[in-house]
Amino acid sequence: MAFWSKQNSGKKQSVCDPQANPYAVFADVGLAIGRKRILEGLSLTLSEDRVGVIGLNGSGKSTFIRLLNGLRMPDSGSLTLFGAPADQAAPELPRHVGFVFQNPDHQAIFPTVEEEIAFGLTQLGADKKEARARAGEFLARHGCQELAGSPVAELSEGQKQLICILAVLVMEPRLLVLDEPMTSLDALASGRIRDMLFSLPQKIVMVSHDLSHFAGFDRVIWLEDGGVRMDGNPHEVISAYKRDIDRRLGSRPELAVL
Ligand SMILES: Nc1ncnc2c1ncn2[C@@H]1O[C@H](COP(=O)(O)OP(=O)(O)OP(=O)(O)O)[C@@H](O)[C@H]1O
Repeated sequence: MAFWSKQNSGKKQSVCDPQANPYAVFADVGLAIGRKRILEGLSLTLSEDRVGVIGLNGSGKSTFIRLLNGLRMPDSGSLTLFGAPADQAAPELPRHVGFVFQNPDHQAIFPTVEEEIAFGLTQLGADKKEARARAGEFLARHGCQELAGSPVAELSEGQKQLICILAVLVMEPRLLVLDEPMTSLDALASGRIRDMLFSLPQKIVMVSHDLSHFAGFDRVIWLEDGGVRMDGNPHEVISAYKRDIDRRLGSRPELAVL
């Protein structure tokens, strides 16, 4: 769950235009953590409704998507989010960008489901009573009313992930960014979440190692060593990615049996 001060959503003139499309423009963006270069030379314009991000472990996917909600800032090049430079947009981004972490335990912080959902509404200015009531209605609208009073810690992984997504959606962000949201879910739970995501009006940028999750996506970006290896039509990018993995396994026969 993202935090920001109410003052940030208050009187100051907004710099972000939530309807801006493209919603993100990367121009030769680079980023180092400590002395290590993680991303280099990223030039991308994001405007599509459904954008997938793929790549091997450590290729920079999570770091890349953290640039979209201000959790990370570039240290070279320029990044424009919702029409504003990323550093200026940052205080407003929690309002426009919902971020769903791979591990729900890194996100959910309130004892009950209803409180978890209500928190976002209080951040948008609702008082606690109103927020609880609206959270209950929101859960009912998504068929989760029976979970309202449940302790988050006692939910299944699939239920936790669903609640984390709903906790972000209740704030009606323009863009939903998801970092491997279905990793620990069984096929049924992950299929349900995928279907739910697909029906949303939000723009979506999603990282996944399960390439079947990108069915129906508009665009897939393949990152390698912190740069773009390929970008475009999902079928073409995913096919090339699979061929690359086959080639790597072929050249390392001992891995082919894993
Ligand atoms: N906080 C950090 N401190 C130092 N290095 C980091 C940090 N976060 C990420 N890195 C490094 O940046 C590189 C890219 O990491 P990142 O998590 O973005 O990759 P990824 O593609 O999301 O990987 P995975 O598929 O394993 O989740 C890795 O080499 C990683 O070790």
